[in-house]
Amino acid sequence: MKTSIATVSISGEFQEKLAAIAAAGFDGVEIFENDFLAFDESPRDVGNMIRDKGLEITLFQPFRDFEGMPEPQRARTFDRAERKFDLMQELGTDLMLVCSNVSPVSLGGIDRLAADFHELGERAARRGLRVGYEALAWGRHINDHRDAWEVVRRADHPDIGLILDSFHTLARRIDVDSIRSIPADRIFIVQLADAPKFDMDLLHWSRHYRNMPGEGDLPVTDFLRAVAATGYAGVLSLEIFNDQFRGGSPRSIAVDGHRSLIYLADRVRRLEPDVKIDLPAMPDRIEPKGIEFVEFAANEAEAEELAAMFRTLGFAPTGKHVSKDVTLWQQGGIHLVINKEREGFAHSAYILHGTCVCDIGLKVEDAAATIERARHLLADIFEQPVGPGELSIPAIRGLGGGIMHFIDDKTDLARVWDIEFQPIGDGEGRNGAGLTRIDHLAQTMDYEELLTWALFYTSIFRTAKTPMVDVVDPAGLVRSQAIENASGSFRITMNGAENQRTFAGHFIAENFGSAVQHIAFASDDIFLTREKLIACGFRPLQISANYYDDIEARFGLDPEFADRLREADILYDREEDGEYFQLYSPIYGEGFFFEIVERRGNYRGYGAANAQFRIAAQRRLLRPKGMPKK
Ligand SMILES: O=C(O)c1ccc(O)c(O)c1
Ligand SMILES: [Mg+2]
Repeated sequence: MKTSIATVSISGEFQEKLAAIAAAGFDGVEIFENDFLAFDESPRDVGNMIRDKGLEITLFQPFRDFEGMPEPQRARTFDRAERKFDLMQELGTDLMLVCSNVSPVSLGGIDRLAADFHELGERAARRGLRVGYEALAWGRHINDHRDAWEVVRRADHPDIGLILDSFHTLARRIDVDSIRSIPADRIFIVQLADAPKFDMDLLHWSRHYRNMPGEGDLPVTDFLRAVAATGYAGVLSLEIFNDQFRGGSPRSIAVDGHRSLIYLADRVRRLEPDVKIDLPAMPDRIEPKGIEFVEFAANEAEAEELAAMFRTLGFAPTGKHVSKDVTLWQQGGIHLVINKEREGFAHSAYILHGTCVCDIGLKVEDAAATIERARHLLADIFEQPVGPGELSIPAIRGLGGGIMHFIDDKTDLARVWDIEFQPIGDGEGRNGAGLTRIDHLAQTMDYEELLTWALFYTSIFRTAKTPMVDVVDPAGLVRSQAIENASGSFRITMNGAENQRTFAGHFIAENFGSAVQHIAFASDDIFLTREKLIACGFRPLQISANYYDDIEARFGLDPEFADRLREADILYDREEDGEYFQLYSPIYGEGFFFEIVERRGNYRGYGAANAQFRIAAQRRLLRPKGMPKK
């Protein structure tokens, strides 16, 4: 599989873009003309520079407003094309993209358009060049790949072919099966892009909101299935116009792009087994069974505070690491770990961020397969020396440079707690307050990182993302999206902060990076759990009394039940077939906290409607310590 990306897709100076594209492992690059024009080197030097980076120029684009012009414009467009052919020969690329004409003076008529392309084909042939025709979704006469194909067919020239772009086809909801009957050798290149579902003007949507396949809501997989069914085995090229990417990190966006193509091609080959896609074999997406452990890095004093907090949550210390200054805390099926080592990864994380979650352990079917899949999807594999008595547990880098370890039941990894830890305490209080498991982890990040991490989770693991919801913080919006498996045994919520004055943004700023901001534990009886927690010294986050008047009215709650919630500081939500209860801890440090939830019936959400009121209560706690009021 040959991969490519258009230079418009990422930020940076021309050379930075090329370096990022090469580093991310693409085979080629589409030169978007303006990126070249703004760069002050000769086309020959630019071509050599690109090849020196190991990249080929897969396409030169776009050539606009060519076909169907009346005279005298028609003669001018051919002259213009000859000039661009000169440039292409200097650059060293043989393929030009002509996008469908949007000019108000252009004349329609499929045979007129075909005749213009035939003549352009003759001119291109003289130079050993080729031209591909792409229907822009907003083209004046041609805005559908089926019509563009008819023009190409009638042009009847070996050097005139079709260019397909998933955005233009899918944005207009054109039936992708119409692609299946196009001969593969007439498709000169395939451009891929996704986009979030918005109801907006096509041109605006395309120029500002495209994103990587798998990052949006369009059925790009169906599109590529249809393309693959033709036998097309040429270049798959990303062409992503996105305002956020234009200001993002070139490296990270380029890696996201390459990851998205690998993920997409892997899915297509599983869905269309007859199709041959030249991509190394890899395990299918990995089913995450649940969150096995969460590890905190802390120094001596802060570890004490953390331990005190764990006790108020009903946890008991149950194990001491055989060779490291690491303690295991348990309750129900939950494992929390405090790492006070003065060297190694946890210590570096502590130096950088202060007390933080430095490591997440996921339970999977097969840890080795998980690493293999992650490696193919360009994740950074994490390795550090294995200490005496320790297992070598497979791991990768996750959000904010944190570590994600994988445990399975297939190997000795299943016994990690017995092998690496000596029991301490008498196990008394292990079921302290009735917390059973980790319901979800909430990771806070910059808004710009949301797409990156959603793609990371959904491409490696068999998970899906929920629609993004807005959470209102007094200082700005925070976007929230969950990643979860079908059974609900694995759930991560991602909160993207638009600025540093929000509660979430403050957490990122003060901890120097994106990380887990809260852990939600499940209880089967939140009222009973609360009583037990209070006995352990837990002090719930106090929720505004006004909130309870509203939910009583909104859900038609029995006033006594509403009073019970109010007295308990328990938040409430309801969906068609389920209910949700939430109790919050005070905040720790710069905004870390714990949550206790109870799901009744088939409640699938996260209480998004309550988030605003929880945040307001938390800000009241942070403010005395200097959080800005606005
Ligand atoms: O927005 C545009 O003009 C434009 C140009 C070239 C393309 O390949 C495309 O898909 C869109
Ligand atoms: Mg395009």
